[in-house]
Amino acid sequence: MSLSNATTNASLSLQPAVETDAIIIGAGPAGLFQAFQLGLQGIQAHLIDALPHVGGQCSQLYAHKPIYDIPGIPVCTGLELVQLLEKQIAPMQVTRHLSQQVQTLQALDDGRWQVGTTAGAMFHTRTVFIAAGVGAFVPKALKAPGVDELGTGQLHYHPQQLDMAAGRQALVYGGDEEAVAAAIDCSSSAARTVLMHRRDSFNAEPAQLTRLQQLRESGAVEVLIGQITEVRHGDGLLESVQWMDGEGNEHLQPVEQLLVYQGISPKLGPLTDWGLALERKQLAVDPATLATSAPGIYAIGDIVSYSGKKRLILCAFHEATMAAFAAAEYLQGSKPLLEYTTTSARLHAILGVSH
Ligand SMILES: Cc1cc2nc3c(=O)[nH]c(=O)nc-3n(C[C@H](O)[C@H](O)[C@H](O)COP(=O)(O)OP(=O)(O)OC[C@H]3O[C@@H](n4cnc5c(N)ncnc54)[C@H](O)[C@@H]3O)c2cc1C
Repeated sequence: MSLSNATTNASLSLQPAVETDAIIIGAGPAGLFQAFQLGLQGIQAHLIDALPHVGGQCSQLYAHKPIYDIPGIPVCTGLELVQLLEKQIAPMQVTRHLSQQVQTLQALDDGRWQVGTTAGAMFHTRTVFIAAGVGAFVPKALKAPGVDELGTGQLHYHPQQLDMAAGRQALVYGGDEEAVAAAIDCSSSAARTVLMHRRDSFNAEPAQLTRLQQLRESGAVEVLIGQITEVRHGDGLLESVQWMDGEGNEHLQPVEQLLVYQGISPKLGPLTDWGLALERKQLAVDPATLATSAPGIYAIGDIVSYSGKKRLILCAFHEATMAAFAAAEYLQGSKPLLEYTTTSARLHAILGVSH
């Protein structure tokens, strides 16, 4: 599913509720390590993220930049840290639900929680772990008259697959690496590929820019410098876009598939409407348990506030550990034992370690 579906109303395609003990909202470093710590407690979790991939800020904002303050790892990039976390949680069999934003969180009569996503997925869970960071990473919407009236399947935000462009008139709107890559990809299958950007300057790797230049010269990609001012359709079917060039002149461009790459940025979204106690738009938690103001709901990572909180990955790892112990006690009704991964046969069985 592409990010374009992330804005779909949850009520459109409701599926039967998934019954589970734990839901983790957010698959950044905090959410990933939460899955690991819950796994050690014998609690299987479902992991939900608005992005089509895991890693949160590490993969979205600084994938190739170095981090120097993860204990035991002198240096690694954001992406490398995410890959290591993925490897670590592999034995936990976490079910992922990506490209969908958690929209609703409601109490059920039996003490459980109902979690609903923008993709129509519904969960009934005994505990919820909010690891929402600085908010859900969602694409910046195209703001132009006519956009809201378009039927589905014609406007796509940061799509991962470009099959919809095959044999069609495709317009890629944006100037970053993803937009350039999409235009290059579309040129081999679309009936016509247009790349539109505000300036004649694109932000991509040199090899990609060279390829784009070749495709421009051969006519396989037509580059237009300007901005979309209106989306035109007939009965919801995309027909063309009206666009304005640098001199303020308006033009019409026939389009069947519109691929928008205006960037992805974090938005707190519905989280602040869930009735949980907040402190300056952060979730207030007890630092000993990471419990929020609602029973069975814990919060960790950048989204939380408590005295002395530091927005660092290693602090999020500690919080995930504390929350997992607290949740195990909440679910089992007794304090879990503290066991070492070095020596515990029970933990070795969970981790798939053979003796
Ligand atoms: C440039 C930069 C460099 C940094 N360098 C360091 C460093 O060197 N060391 C360090 O310790 N920290 C560093 N940080 C901070 C670190 O990245 C954060 O502390 C960390 O990412 C927080 O992890 P998190 O999992 O809490 O949140 P995030 O990484 O923000 O992940 C939250 C995830 O939740 C998802 N989400 C939110 N709401 C919803 C919803 N309603 N439904 C579905 N999904 C949702 C988001 O899409 C996101 O993927 C850096 C940050 C930046 C920006």
